[in-house]
Amino acid sequence: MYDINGWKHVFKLDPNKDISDEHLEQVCESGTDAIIVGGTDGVTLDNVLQLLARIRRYTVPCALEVSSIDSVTPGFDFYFIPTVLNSSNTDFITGLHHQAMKEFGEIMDWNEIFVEGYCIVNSDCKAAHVTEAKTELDEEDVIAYAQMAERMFRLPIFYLEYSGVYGDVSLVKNVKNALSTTKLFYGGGIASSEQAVEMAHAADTVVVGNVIYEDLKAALQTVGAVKG
Ligand SMILES: CC(C)=CCC/C(C)=C/CC/C(C)=C/CC/C(C)=C/CC/C(C)=C/CC/C(C)=C/CC/C(C)=C/COP(=O)(O)OP(=O)(O)O
Ligand SMILES: O=P(O)(O)OC[C@@H](O)CO
Ligand SMILES: [Mg+2]
Repeated sequence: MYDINGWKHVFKLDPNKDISDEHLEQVCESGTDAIIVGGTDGVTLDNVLQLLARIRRYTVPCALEVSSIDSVTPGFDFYFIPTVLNSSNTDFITGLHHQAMKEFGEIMDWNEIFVEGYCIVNSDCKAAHVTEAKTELDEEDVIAYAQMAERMFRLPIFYLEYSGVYGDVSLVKNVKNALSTTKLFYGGGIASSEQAVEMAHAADTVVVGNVIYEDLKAALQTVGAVKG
């Protein structure tokens, strides 16, 4: 599906993790709406290119979630650019983006680029450490970030990131209710069909990551549960 507004379920594949051809085929042919290629660390041009070439054997739409300037390459359907709204290091809000604009500005095709306003709420995840995210947030704080994403910055995506742990469903629902045009992506700790369905009722799009590498069968079952 090439309209990100219709995405209900996506898989996130980490170029820094190994996946066999057989497992990759099952992920790409699962019926998921798209694959996001991204990770916090160890993402290089080489491992991004290798994974892209392997995903391109299949017709599933594929987005690169840019986490370092050096690993950007042509060939993806979409480019997702994270800006971490609750980072305390300006590099991850606008700094690296400013550098990238100087390097790529001339060749950027804005039809395929989507900026994601991230709010990272799991203090223990890599992305929180790397971006020095301020994770001591209550519901009012998270909703304020969501409204900043939608109303101040008019971002297409607000990404509530619990990477590695399953989140607070009631909080996700309340964030969703505070948004009208910006799409809510939820990611973190989905490891079963039940969790995928529960979060899919709360958010616009659920992102399923680590369980692909830990329990592929469970990961694949989340697709039918959400979209079936
Ligand atoms: C050549 C060509 C076609 C060019 C296209 C033009 C283009 C799109 C250029 C890029 C322009 C641009 C503005 C780039 C942005 C530059 C940049 C580096 C921005 C900073 C990104 C950022 C904030 C990174 C911080 C980390 C982060 C939020 C990563 C997102 C992924 C994430 C949270 C993964 C979850 O963690 P994970 O790694 O899975 O953790 P585990 O391993 O523990 O599971
Ligand atoms: O890896 P998990 O915990 O499924 O999280 C998915 C995604 O939000 C990570 O950026
Ligand atoms: Mg991961």
